[in-house]
Amino acid sequence: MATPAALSSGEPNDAAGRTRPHVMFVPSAGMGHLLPFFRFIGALSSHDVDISIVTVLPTVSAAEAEHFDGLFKDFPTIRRIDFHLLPLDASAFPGADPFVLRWEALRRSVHLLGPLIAGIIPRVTAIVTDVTMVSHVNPIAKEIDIQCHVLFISCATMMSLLTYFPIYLDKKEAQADIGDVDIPGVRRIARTSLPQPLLDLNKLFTKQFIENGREIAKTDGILINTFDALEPVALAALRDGTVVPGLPPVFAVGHLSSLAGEMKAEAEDTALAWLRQQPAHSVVYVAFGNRSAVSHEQIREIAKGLEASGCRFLWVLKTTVVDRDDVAGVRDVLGDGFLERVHGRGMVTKAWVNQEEVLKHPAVGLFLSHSGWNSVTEAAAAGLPLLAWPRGGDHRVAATVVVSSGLGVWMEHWSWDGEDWLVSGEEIGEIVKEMMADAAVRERAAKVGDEATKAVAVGGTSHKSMLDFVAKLNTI
Ligand SMILES: O=c1ccn([C@@H]2O[C@H](COP(=O)(O)OP(=O)(O)O[C@H]3O[C@H](CO)[C@@H](O)[C@H](O)[C@H]3O)[C@@H](O)[C@H]2O)c(=O)[nH]1
Repeated sequence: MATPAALSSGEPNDAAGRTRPHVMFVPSAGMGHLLPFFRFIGALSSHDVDISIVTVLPTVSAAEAEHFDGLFKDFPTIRRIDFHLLPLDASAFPGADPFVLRWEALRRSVHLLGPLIAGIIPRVTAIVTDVTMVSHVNPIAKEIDIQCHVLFISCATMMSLLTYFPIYLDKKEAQADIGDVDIPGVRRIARTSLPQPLLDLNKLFTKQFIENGREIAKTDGILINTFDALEPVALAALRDGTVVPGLPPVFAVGHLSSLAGEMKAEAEDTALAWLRQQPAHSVVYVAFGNRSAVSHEQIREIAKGLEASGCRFLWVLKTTVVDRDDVAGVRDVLGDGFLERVHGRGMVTKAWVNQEEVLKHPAVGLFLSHSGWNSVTEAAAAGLPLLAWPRGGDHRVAATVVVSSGLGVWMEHWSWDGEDWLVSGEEIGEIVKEMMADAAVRERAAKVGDEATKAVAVGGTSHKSMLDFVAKLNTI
């Protein structure tokens, strides 16, 4: 645990003798969680605040932590501090998966976070934590009497589920199974659209989800990577107490744009150079995020569908060539001759591409996506139609937003049940072709794009939310 002396002074930190807010960020692991933190920290750094980032190692891997260092090295007011988890005797938890072990290690180590914060107080005036750690971090913040906010990396609709779920459980008969969840003022989330672990109340994930859901009400603010025009209903219901009475202020600050050099885009040049040669609105972009599993069989059906659609395509296959231990190359998975047959009109890559740039490129006409929330907000910002194919987690909840906002289409019967579900290439090809030719779909998505641009512009809803958040930070 490192506590830079420069942060321990407690002296007023501007010439007028006023104490500027000093925000400590506690992000969680995985690029899906880290990217919105990078982006929010980048956006906040243009305001008059000091920033520290506590990376909880090894919850955040050393490689991921290095990204923070690289990204923010030129920002004098941003520092990163490592917080190491206490070692855990894994043999005491036979059969526990890495998630359970990490969670247990965090639970046991979190009391060390107190002295770490105490070491840099009174400079730290607020904490912004990932939602997965809020039940640990908020009580510490309350103990030492500083603000604690949650930066939520999924959608407002998911936040309404998270905060309402404990109430849903209190209301339902003890023995009854988890059913559809009717979130007051927002929408009914079908049982099949809930994050699957929630169906088992004995799962650690579920216990944690409930604990965090309850704790959020006790925090000082909820920051969400969304904007008012994308989720007007959920945001209004969260704010006016319809979902859960007495929630703290909700700041919709999205969409959060990426920072320069955020990730090394290995295929950027090739992918963007290839896109530049394609006609406007002719390319389907296919990507399922960082870690969504798609079987080899399904990958071959997607290939058939793309081929049958007759459309051009850019397919990021890197992270979807799972089974984790399978080292088969793209060519082996796709089957003989596919790459040759689509040569010139299709590009398949395993490398990291700059997705935000790809989505904004005029050659791209459709995004076939697992509807991870970052992908949805990036498509919204680009005004690009999205064909949602949820794989798990919060994806189906995000898909409801894709539909309600007009951003795109969700083929609900393609739902993933974690087993041998297979959507035929024929069906994929048909819907892709249909959406690519549909001017109304394109127009609706473009409208969402216009709203996204307005939201973050000076005077827009997200811009105002950011200013409100900074004002809240100043109420020290
Ligand atoms: O080659 C690549 C691959 C990914 N990305 C970026 O990586 C992010 C991927 O995020 P997302 O679309 O949200 O997918 P996941 O990585 O699956 O995200 C996790 O985090 C999301 C936000 O909470 C959740 O919605 C998902 O369920 C969860 O799996 C996006 O910003 C992409 O632009 C790239 O830029 N290039």
